[in-house]
Amino acid sequence: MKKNVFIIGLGLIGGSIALAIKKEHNCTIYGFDIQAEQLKIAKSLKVIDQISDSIEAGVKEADLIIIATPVSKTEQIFEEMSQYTFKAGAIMTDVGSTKSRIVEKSAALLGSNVTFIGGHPMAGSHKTGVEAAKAHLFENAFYVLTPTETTDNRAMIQLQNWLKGTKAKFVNLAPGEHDALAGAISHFPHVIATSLVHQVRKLESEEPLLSRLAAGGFRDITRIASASPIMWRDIFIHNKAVLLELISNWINEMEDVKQLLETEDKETIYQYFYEAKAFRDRMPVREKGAIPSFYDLFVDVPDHPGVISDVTSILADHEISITNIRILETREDIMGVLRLSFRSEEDRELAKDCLEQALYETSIL
Ligand SMILES: NC(=O)C1=CN([C@@H]2O[C@H](COP(=O)(O)OP(=O)(O)OC[C@H]3O[C@@H](n4cnc5c(N)ncnc54)[C@H](O)[C@@H]3O)[C@@H](O)[C@H]2O)C=CC1
Ligand SMILES: O=C(O)C(=O)Cc1ccc(O)cc1
Repeated sequence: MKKNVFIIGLGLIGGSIALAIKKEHNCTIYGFDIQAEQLKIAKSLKVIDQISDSIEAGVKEADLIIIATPVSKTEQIFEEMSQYTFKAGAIMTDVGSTKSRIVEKSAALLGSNVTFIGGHPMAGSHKTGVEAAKAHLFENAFYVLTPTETTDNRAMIQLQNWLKGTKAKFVNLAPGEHDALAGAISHFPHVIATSLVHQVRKLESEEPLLSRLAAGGFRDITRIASASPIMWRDIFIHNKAVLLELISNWINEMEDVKQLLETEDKETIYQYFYEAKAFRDRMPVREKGAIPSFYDLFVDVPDHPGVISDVTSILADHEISITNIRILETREDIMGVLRLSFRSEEDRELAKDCLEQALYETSIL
């Protein structure tokens, strides 16, 4: 019999999971969102098959329930659900960026005949809403699951089978372990990106040119600060203990950097930058982390009219799609660099081959 999936919260992540499930399973996907508009768009884009009028109505016949709302809302939804009846054998998961409080609050479901397994697909974007949803968003990314000692192994297998269309790599972690890791590599960098934006915002009142000059590196390092403030407010509060410790460590680190600068000790300063570069250069680039590594290809191009359309038409001739294109430097009489981003490693390799055949010099950093 055709199975039913119920997704609560049809934004970027709920929508992307729905599309990934559709690719692999012949099921009916129901959706619920507090924003009626998001639901209408989700239905018209065929991300979901049916709209549910309420959470209570949606969970009744669902074999799989996915909560894809901001994390504070997920906690409230558990409370609400403790009154509802579920289909026997139903599995429930969430996609929240934090896990300890969510897994703790899922205890509200004890006594209902539903198995909850916490989840976090560790990839995404600064975009929000179902319009930005993509079936391949989690391809090659880590997908953390947080089973407890009492989690039925069969439910774990079933859940991974439901989610196989994400093409993500599943990893099991304890909720606290997840929050410590995600805090360091995702949540804290988000706080830093946001604080850098605030620093420039404050300086801009005296230097109106500042934000126009803050292109390139500043824009790259602060891209994530354009993400949903609702979602990040919730993550910030949920991972309070981990973030407080990381902030203290960072303050100490900045004190050390300040000292380093005051001494003007060239060798130690060199080592500071060198060791960071060496560590970062060794980090895996082929895997999608919480901060995505795009499949970028750098192409040296002479700075003359028509060169961009030449590169893009070579790719079009070979039916290779690019997800982004950016000119990194162009000054008169020097070579410029085009940064092309692709959806997959395979597309990037194909692009590299055909551009090199057309005598362009390319590199992958
Ligand atoms: N954006 C990202 O890159 C990633 C986000 N996550 C997590 O995924 C979850 C969803 O985030 P996004 O999809 O990015 O946000 P989004 O803003 O695109 O979508 C969230 C949706 O939840 C709906 N919603 C809010 N409260 C609701 C409620 N009580 N009942 C039903 N629907 C409700 C909103 O109307 C919205 O459509 C968050 O918990 C976030 O921490 C996880 C991985 C990556
Ligand atoms: O946009 C980016 O680079 C992100 O880092 C997206 C993201 C946001 C929250 C997560 O829990 C996981 C990934």
